[in-house]
Amino acid sequence: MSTAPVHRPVLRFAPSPTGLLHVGNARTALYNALLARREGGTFILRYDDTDTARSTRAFAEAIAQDLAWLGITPDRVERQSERLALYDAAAARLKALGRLYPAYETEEELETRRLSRRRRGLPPVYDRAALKLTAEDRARLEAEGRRPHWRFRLEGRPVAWDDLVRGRQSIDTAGLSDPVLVRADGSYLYTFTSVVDDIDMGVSHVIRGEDHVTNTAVQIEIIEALGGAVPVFGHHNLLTLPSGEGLSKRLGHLSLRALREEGQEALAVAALALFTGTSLAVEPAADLDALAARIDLAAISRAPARFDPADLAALTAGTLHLLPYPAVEARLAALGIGGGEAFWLAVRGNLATLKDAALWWRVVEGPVAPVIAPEDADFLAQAAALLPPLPWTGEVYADWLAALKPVSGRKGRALFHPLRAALTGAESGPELKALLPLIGRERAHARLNGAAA
Ligand SMILES: Nc1ncnc2c1ncn2[C@@H]1O[C@H](COP(=O)(O)OP(=O)(O)OP(=O)(O)O)[C@@H](O)[C@H]1O
Repeated sequence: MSTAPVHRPVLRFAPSPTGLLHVGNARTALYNALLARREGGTFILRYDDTDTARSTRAFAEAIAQDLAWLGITPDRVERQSERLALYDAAAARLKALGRLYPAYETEEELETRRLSRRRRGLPPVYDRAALKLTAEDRARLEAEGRRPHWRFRLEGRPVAWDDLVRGRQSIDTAGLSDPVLVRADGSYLYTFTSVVDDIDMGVSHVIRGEDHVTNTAVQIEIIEALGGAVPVFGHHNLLTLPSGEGLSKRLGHLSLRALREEGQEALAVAALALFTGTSLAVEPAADLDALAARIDLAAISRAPARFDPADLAALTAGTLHLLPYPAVEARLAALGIGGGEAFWLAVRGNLATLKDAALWWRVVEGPVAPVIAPEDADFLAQAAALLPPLPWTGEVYADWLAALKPVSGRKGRALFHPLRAALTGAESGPELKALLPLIGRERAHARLNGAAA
């Protein structure tokens, strides 16, 4: 990270548990988790679950599972719903400083005022009428049964920061409404809780979507009012559907869950989520460290980027072709596929999804119905007779061909294709050199002689 030296950066991902994570959320999670990993820092998963009406435990669990699928294991997990005392204390501090003030307008009153300001050519920002209320005014309103919500009094000044993605940013908070930090029912808004937590948890870098840029100016003012250290910010572009439409957790767009169920590889989804909309090539990688090594926040473009699931198929295949056996061992076992490393190395280059390995495992294990053209039957019987004797060690396939070529007089396709069709029952597939030892002498012998085995 191109910032002032921070020895052990602290980063976080703060989703609301209100739906399944989509690839845009994954982009944010991955940038934070992988930068923490690369820089020897800490990665916090913090559920933004103060909105109790929409947040659920089940979605929180699904988020943890989907992150785990991507290979992300947080160093620390926190729930904002369990940290209310901290927010109460911070709100009390802001009130004591005169930076948090009660306001009593209803949503309808605010809307009427916004409309009237617009008609007069004024920006539709909050007019701070509540700041002029006297103690008697407030007592009268409360006697009417009104409960205040609480607004943060912005200083109304240019707030600038060096954004890791967007460069120098400056937003004049004079053009913004004083944000509501506490609702009338006493619940807190994300703008506030995330700042209080970032200070408390020592978050050093906040990487998030550019939907938060304006928020950042407001949040810097709040952090400064609370006497906290302002973290380094980076706002990446947002991912959209191929149509250009924005993604929503609540609407279930491009969820990690659905991509996983389709058989896409997590590392392929991660590569696409990280590098779509950057000047870097979207390439498959064999592990998260390889992806982390390539991250460059300055290479992220400013415009929203379309995430095209059609690109995933090639990336998933490309990823499988790179994966070493230990990375898939448990998944192959769960699919009932044996054959060990030799099998994996033989077939990985022919897979579109991992499940396809089962097809090749069936070819190895049998029974396979050999495909034999009548004109090849004698040649194949000859090939069966020339199969090297057991034990099969060393270059079985090369030895076999060396014996078969001169006696059959065949070469090229006329030699290889009938062998493949008889041994595998298929027109194409992994190299016979690698498959033959896995098929074994007994099955190979039977298949070359036309028997299903
Ligand atoms: N389309 C997107 N592309 C990239 N990042 C995104 C996208 N949408 C949200 N994010 C980022 O994901 C993180 C978590 O955000 P949040 O939980 O609010 O998700 P959301 O998808 O915006 O939510 P919802 O659809 O529930 O309003 C934020 O840092 C946000 O910037």
